[in-house]
Amino acid sequence: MCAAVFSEGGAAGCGDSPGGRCIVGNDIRFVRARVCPRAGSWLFVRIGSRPAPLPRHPACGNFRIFGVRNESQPMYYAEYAGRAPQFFRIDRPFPLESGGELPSVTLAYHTYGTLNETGDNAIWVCHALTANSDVADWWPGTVVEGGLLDPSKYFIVCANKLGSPYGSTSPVTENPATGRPWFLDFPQITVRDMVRAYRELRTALGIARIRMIIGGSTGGCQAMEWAIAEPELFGTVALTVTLPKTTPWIVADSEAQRMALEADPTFFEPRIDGGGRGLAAARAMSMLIYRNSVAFNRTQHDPEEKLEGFRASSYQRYQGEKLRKRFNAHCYYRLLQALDSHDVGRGRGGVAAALKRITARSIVMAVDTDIMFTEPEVREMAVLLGADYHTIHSGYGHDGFLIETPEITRILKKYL
Ligand SMILES: CC(=O)SCCNC(=O)CCNC(=O)[C@H](O)C(C)(C)COP(=O)(O)OP(=O)(O)OC[C@H]1O[C@@H](n2cnc3c(N)ncnc32)[C@H](O)[C@@H]1OP(=O)(O)O
Ligand SMILES: N[C@@H](CCO)C(=O)O
Repeated sequence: MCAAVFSEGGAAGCGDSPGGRCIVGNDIRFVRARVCPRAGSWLFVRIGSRPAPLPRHPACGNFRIFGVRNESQPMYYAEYAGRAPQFFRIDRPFPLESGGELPSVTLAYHTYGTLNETGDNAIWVCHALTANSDVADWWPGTVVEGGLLDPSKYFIVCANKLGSPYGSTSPVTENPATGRPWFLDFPQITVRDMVRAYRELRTALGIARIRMIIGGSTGGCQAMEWAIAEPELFGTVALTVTLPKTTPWIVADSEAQRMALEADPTFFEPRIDGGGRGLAAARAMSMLIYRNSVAFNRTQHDPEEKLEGFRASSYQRYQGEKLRKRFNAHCYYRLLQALDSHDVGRGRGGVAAALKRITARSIVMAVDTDIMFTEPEVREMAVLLGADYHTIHSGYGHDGFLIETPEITRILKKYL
């Protein structure tokens, strides 16, 4: 019987018993899966005691598993997804900027459309803090014919970042030295580490030139790092609500969230749901910086007089639970650290010198109500880059970069 094991996004077949095969780390193992009647598309999965392999179920590929438990614990969840990711493996030690190394690296990634013969019609999307590689899933309306990410014209790629629980190597994937998930033993990673892994995937996919790289928030940190590391690779760099160096304000927010994670005693336990309550609290805290007072006051107003049971309270708890159910506290911790250490100028003579290395045309967008990466700060970066600058008007604050899709599409399509 397996202990808690994490699937690197493998395919579990079968809506129900008798189950199917699942890729767990690099192994194919037998799993039983069933749809939870209370959770709609959520699948609850457990490692079975029956021997693998079983014939592949025709439904394989439709289910992406990102957590399983042994039978002595409540079963963990897996996520239904429209399309399973593909996997790219770097099968040798992968040195990290922090000084450690990973024995190997797997990247989960999605592609849409077809790479042309000259290998130069690619658009690469770098996702933000808690999203995944399935752009069509988290950025609805973009991956459509005639849309921003038109698969009939472009080869669109998005890779799940290192450290994230959506299939790439992370605290919830297997540490080959122990045969168990890394959890808190997972080494510290940086945005540069993420980008170095992407570079290898890009080469493996045969992409000669990236027509446009798009990144918002922490996705923008990755896009910027990559454009500095390989300036000749990109035609256009599109950066939304992001900065070349994480500000003390954002580090302070991350630290408060890490304190919430650490305040949950289960965070220090090597279990896939360790720190779940802390994660929910951290997300509620982060919602304050992802939105702003105007957004909360507009959407969570209580018209009636009351002493308790406020809408804003249930909203915060709901958002916390929503992330707890789909993410992992140990991954979240490491990803916050990666955001904090983001500084394109590190070892390059400072931010201005580093940004000067970008030769691609750059487009910078700020959201006017963003209190995380504020408009004046983003505008200052645009000046350093000599970028075309646009302000997105949105009542949603920082999260506006995920919500104001028609406006962002209108702006970026002009550059494609
Ligand atoms: C499987 C996956 O989820 S993949 C990853 C998806 N997420 C990502 O990619 C990360 C990036 N995306 C995000 O951060 C967000 O989805 C955003 C910013 C795009 C949109 O945020 P949302 O939370 O959907 O928007 P909003 O703030 O309006 O909240 C709406 C939700 O809160 C609920 N809600 C609103 N007010 C309240 C309240 N007072 N009490 C309780 N719940 C409330 C709504 O019912 C709705 O629930 P739902 O998400 O189950 O439909
Ligand atoms: N809502 C975004 C915020 C980070 O940019 C996310 O969860 O990824």
